[in-house]
Amino acid sequence: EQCSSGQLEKASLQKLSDELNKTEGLGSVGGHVGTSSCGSKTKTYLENESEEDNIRIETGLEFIRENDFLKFDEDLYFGSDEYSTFRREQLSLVELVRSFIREVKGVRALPLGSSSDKPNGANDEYNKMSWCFYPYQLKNLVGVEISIYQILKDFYYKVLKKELPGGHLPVLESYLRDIEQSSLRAITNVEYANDMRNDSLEDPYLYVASHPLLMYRMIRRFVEDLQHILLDLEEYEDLIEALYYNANPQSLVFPTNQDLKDALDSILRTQEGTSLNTLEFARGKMDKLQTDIHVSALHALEIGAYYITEKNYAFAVEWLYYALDTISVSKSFVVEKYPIIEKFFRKTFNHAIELHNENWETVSTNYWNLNVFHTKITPPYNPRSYVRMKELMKEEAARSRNNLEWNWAISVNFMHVCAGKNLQTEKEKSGLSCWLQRKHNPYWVINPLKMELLNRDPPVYQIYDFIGDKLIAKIKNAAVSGLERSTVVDRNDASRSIVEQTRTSSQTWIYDNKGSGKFLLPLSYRMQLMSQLTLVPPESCDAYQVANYGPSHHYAPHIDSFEDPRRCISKGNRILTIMGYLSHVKAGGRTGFPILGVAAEPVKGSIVMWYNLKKNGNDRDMRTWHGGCPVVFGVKWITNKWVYYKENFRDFPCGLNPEE
Ligand SMILES: O=C(O)CCC(=O)C(=O)O
Ligand SMILES: [Fe+2]
Repeated sequence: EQCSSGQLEKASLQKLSDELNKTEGLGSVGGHVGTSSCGSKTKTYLENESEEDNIRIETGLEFIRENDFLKFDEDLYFGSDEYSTFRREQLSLVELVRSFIREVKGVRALPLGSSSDKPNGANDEYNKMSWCFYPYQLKNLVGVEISIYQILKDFYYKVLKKELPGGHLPVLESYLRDIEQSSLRAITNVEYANDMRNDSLEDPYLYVASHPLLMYRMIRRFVEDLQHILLDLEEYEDLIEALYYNANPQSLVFPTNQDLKDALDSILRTQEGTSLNTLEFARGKMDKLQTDIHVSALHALEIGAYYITEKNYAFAVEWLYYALDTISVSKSFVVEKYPIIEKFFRKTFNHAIELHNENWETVSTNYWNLNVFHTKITPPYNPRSYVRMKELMKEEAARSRNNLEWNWAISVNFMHVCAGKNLQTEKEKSGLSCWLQRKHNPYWVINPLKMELLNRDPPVYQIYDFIGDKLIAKIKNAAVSGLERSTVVDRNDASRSIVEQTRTSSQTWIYDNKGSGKFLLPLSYRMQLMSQLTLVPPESCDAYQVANYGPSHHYAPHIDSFEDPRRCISKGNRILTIMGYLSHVKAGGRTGFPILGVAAEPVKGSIVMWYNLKKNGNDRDMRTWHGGCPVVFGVKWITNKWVYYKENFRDFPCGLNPEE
């Protein structure tokens, strides 16, 4: 019923969007907003109007005018003399591409050691903090950029109307356009969607901070474009002061090159971890959700170069093909006038193919990479003829699901369940169902548990509507200021915890048995009643661990019970995991079980529950390998409650066979 009310909505949305297009700005704000609400999951999606619209992809060169295309240093890129070779060798591929982008945009190269390398006032504390790992901090930066945009746009018009001295400002113009076509477009769309709704409103700045392409585009503008503008406009002292102080009242330290690298890495990890199609991803498709945001050919060039340096050759070829294809079909004046641009794109693309072919054999047998195609590339490259090795190994990996020790197949299967594929056999799927559970206690008779069995042996349950919205809001409120990068147990020293790329969320702990966390006690009692295990006395449980993930953040497959018996001396090992989703996730962010071949969907308010030990209460159940899939778009919140053995050995269901 609710889902089919789209017609009317679409008409009024169309009107709104037409009005939107009329609003003042340098460019039009395209795209249409749609909302649909099905059951408890309300989604806002921003969709492109037509195929044609999809094809109108930016090259990133639209705003460069003939006389601004400065003396292009052709020799640096194509020359064969000693100087050119030397310069090329000094630069990494990404830097070379970046300096090319600067040249075609007509912006100056920054002096070495300038602000983009090390921000003023940077200290060790700052260096530990990285923008891409904290969506809730990053959203403040989105606000700063919007203020900067307003100040600079005002200035731009004053110069244009000759109220202020100054000539043509192409770099500033392209900077303003870039903001309009990405962050500003998204923010305006979300604000309109908010106006249309009466349920909980979406935070438009968080929307930008949790979209991998918007995040990358924004950080890139801070690190590159804005730096040039600040240099160019140095003599307008009032303007510079307004930009530093009025736009940035909290004195946030602007992103650095390291943040730009992190943003590129986020794109790579998101795509690799959930097997996103390159063309669709570049055009804003996030898992199943189509967004109105894409990247230009220049962006794709930089992204492709980054993938090369990360030895991810198959995706690199795809990104660079997309970049080349985009500028080739574009009717851009600059591209037509300066064949050298296409030459550079082609050269980078060919370079990726060469590296692919050189490394193909080694990588295709390296089960931990597998990011090459199934065969060497024979030019001319036809994108339809090649499959990524990782896709191809899917069947073999699925057949190896009985290998319970950490091995390559776990990571391949994890990627596939994270992409929403189910690997369970018909036999494994039989008997899986949903039901209302009223047993055990009168409490559940009036308030039954909405159960779903995701896997039979070992059992994995998802129970819906277990944590209410109000409580969720309270938990997040209590957690958000305490979030810190998550750690994992050091493999070389089990008593230590360390920051690792295998777990990129941030987290905090809330104790239900003391202080301000006591509001969680009723939830603990509810979990106790449901699981029929003891989990309120502190020695029976850990505190609630609350974790937050932004785009690309994940937790690689692991087992929740401890391997090292020393960790279990006082409380025993972790028998049970109760993991609650405290948010929906716009795209990605499932909880994947690679051995079981299934993933839970992040549904706000539901919990997922499974035993980590065998029935003998001693051995770890190695079939419970699981992990948090990379978030593609949005933020994901979870809470973990781990229940321990010693307080529960009497109640833990045992088997007849000691091996069981
Ligand atoms: O984020 C998830 O979906 C899984 C988290 C998890 O496994 C953990 O925190 O131990
Ligand atoms: Fe876990």
